[in-house]
Amino acid sequence: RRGVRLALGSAAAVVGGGVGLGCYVASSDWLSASASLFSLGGGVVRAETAPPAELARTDEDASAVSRSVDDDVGKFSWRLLGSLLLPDLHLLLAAVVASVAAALLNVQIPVGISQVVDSVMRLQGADWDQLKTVMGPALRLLGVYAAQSGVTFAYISLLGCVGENLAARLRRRLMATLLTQDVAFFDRHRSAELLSRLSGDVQDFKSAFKSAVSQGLRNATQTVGSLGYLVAMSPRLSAFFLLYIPLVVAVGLGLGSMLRALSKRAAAQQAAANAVAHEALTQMRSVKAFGMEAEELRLYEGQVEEAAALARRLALGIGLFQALSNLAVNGVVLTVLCGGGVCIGRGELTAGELTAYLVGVQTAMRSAANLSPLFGHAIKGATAGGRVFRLLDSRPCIEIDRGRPGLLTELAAPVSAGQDLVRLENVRFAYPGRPDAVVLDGVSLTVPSGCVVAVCGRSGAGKSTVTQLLTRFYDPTDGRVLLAGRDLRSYDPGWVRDRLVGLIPQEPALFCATIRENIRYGRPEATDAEVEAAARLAQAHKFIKAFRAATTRTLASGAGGQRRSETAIAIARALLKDPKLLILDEATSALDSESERLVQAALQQAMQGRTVIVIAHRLSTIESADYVVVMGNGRVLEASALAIFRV
Ligand SMILES: Nc1ncnc2c1ncn2[C@@H]1O[C@H](COP(=O)(O)OP(=O)(O)OP(=O)(O)O)[C@@H](O)[C@H]1O
Repeated sequence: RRGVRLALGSAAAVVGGGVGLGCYVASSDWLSASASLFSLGGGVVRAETAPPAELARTDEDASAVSRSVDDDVGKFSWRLLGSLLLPDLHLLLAAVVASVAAALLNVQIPVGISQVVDSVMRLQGADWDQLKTVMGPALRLLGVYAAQSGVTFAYISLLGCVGENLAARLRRRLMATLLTQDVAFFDRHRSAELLSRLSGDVQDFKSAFKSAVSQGLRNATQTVGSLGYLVAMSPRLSAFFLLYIPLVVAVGLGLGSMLRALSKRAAAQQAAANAVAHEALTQMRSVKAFGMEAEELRLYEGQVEEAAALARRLALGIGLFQALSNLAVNGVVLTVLCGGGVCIGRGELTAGELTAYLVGVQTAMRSAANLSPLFGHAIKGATAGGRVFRLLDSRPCIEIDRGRPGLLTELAAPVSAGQDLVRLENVRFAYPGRPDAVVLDGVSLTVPSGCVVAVCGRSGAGKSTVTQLLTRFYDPTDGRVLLAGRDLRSYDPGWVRDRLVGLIPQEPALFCATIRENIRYGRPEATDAEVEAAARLAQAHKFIKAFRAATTRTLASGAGGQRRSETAIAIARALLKDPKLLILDEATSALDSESERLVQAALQQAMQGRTVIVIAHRLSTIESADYVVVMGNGRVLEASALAIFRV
């Protein structure tokens, strides 16, 4: 009978494990299921997943955060996840098989333990013949342990590789998507936010994926498998034990929901304290000017004390929860021991089977407990993944699609000196991020080929905006920008930026690379001779010689020298492209007068024989222009040949 019972127990463990596994896998909606579970539970997870600044302080905030979490979870796509996992499908399948095997082997351990204990109990002495009867079951159990260790190693390492590949693939795809977005996209999304998508969110998504596959599969299989084993071994004892569980769960749920509410209040209070500190630290000059240091400290102390009081209550609650959990677990063990003792007395169980039963109870409880944080991880991972997937869905309005048929990659017609290279016709424009603020209100101007056009006007007049339309960072809301008589939209934006326009901005952006590499940026195929020629034209060749292998951090000593060098490199970089249209956006405005004199000389040389738009703020720049355009309030106030302007 004992052998039959053990075989039954072992089979029930496997079947139960299969059922647990099936339920886990079949609940493909587990993400939204867990979302609803947690929204019922009081939203502590929502607070955890929201960035600290968004911690809910009011019910309205809480529902806004919760809406955004639901939106993000909604963006999660199994199809996209599948496509990311496809190259590692074989590794993933092997990891899943190993993980399930580890769980099934684990639920067989009580069977082995019962055999070892029973054979030990039957020992009559310590001679070799007697010990040999224990060796068989012990070696079998050792085999199970060894096999379980082997598959555990396999699934953890395989899944680690799959997870890392998944994260790397997701990061690559996200970065590729970000780099193809138009400039308006970066007006809407701050760089800190995008970096957090690339790093933190991908990390959270990877961790959730790994725990859902490894911990989820394994613990679901183990929980139901162990319960199957327990019921098969002793239905009566199991009924006793299973009746006890709802009571424990009810108490746990009640206490858990109280703790979640308390945790939410403590987090909100801590956020309020942080807000007070943030305000004081960022407005430090005002705090000091009005002598409010003591008052700010009093305010902060009040908020911190309230947060600490809530945190202390939370700590007490968590302690109580932990103590009650221990009591409940020990209560189960004691119940099983007492009930099991009765069963042994009646001859329904052996001592070995009772020991194994206790191991099975602990496995079932531990596995069930391990399943519960998975829902939190799943929500966090799905929210993070949803945020990343939402970005992956972004499509730029101005798309660089090199080689797309129909787009011009040369001037539509040859333009000889003095003819219009660029013309703005009644252009109206508002930035997509602020559609109500009209920045250009019917601007018309002409840039003849081979001429230098200076654009001047007050700050905010829209001068830089004109250059942003010429580089096709944005398209006009109304009106047209014409290049060689054809709408700029009929040209390939990649060609416009690579070959047509060379932009020298006010704040040159240098990358952490050598000076050569910085000049070559935008035309990586340029030869050393071409780089040096461009550098010489921009009068930056002196720096090149001195810092042939240096990084940008060691350009020159002194702020003035550094700025001068950076501007010279930006000029060389723009010239290397040999652009048809050179745009100088207040390129010298941040320089001191000595540096400006040096750079201006370089610019004069660079501008020779080119079509140039120069946004000017100094008379010296305007003097060398052929035409001057004066802008104000998004309009062209005056446009004239310099000769007329001078009169
Ligand atoms: N990315 C943007 N999103 C929204 N508004 C913007 C953006 N860039 C500029 N603006 C606004 O557009 C208006 C015109 O800015 P623009 O930079 O073209 O002026 P500007 O004449 O070049 O001024 P400055 O000489 O100070 O650079 C300003 O009110 C500015 O605040």
